[in-house]
Amino acid sequence: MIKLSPSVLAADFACLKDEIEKIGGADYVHIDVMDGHFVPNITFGPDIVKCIKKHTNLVLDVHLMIENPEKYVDVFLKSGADIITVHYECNMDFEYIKNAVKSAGKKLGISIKPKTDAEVLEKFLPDIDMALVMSVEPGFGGQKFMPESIDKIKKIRLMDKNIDIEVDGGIGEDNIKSVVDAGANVIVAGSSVFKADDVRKAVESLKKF
Ligand SMILES: O=C(CO)[C@@H](O)[C@H](O)COP(=O)(O)O
Repeated sequence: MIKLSPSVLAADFACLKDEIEKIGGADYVHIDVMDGHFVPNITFGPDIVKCIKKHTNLVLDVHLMIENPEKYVDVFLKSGADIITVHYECNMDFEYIKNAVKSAGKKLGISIKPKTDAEVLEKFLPDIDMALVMSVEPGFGGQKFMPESIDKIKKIRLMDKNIDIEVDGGIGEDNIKSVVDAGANVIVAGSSVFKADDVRKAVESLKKF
């Protein structure tokens, strides 16, 4: 069974509570935190995560696309993050982050950008719950899926049979099967959910894969 994690980056921020309610049939809420340094865009801070937490029982899947995530991991955990994912490519104190997330009883992920090899994850596998494969350059929603991500997912699945593998960027009805067949089990979908005419139906049909 896959877990569907709609990305609120594609939602209407002026009606976030209603948008979150519409994705009640999903499993996670994917929250892209961007700092304008690690990626060229700025999005949500911990206060918004706290507000989202008040309005949903879905798992909060917080993707930190920021430099030095050790400075912010505690505040995002306090705000209600259930999964914290940091980027392999950023400057970070991984030991600090690992201890903070584990002692809060939450899940830890590491993400790799499209140009980063899957092999870099190998040494982290014993310490993480999830590997996140970016299938677009991080920063903006609505980009085209990069098919080379499929091989990367397959490589990670060969390295670890049990780890959660999340894939993020350009996923919709036309390509979800290819990433699931490759071994991904957590699917991020932004535009294909929130820009659909019927958001509830879009969640329902992506969940069927
Ligand atoms: O992190 C990102 C983009 O940086 C993603 O989470 C996107 O928000 C996914 O959106 P779509 O590509 O599905 O529109």
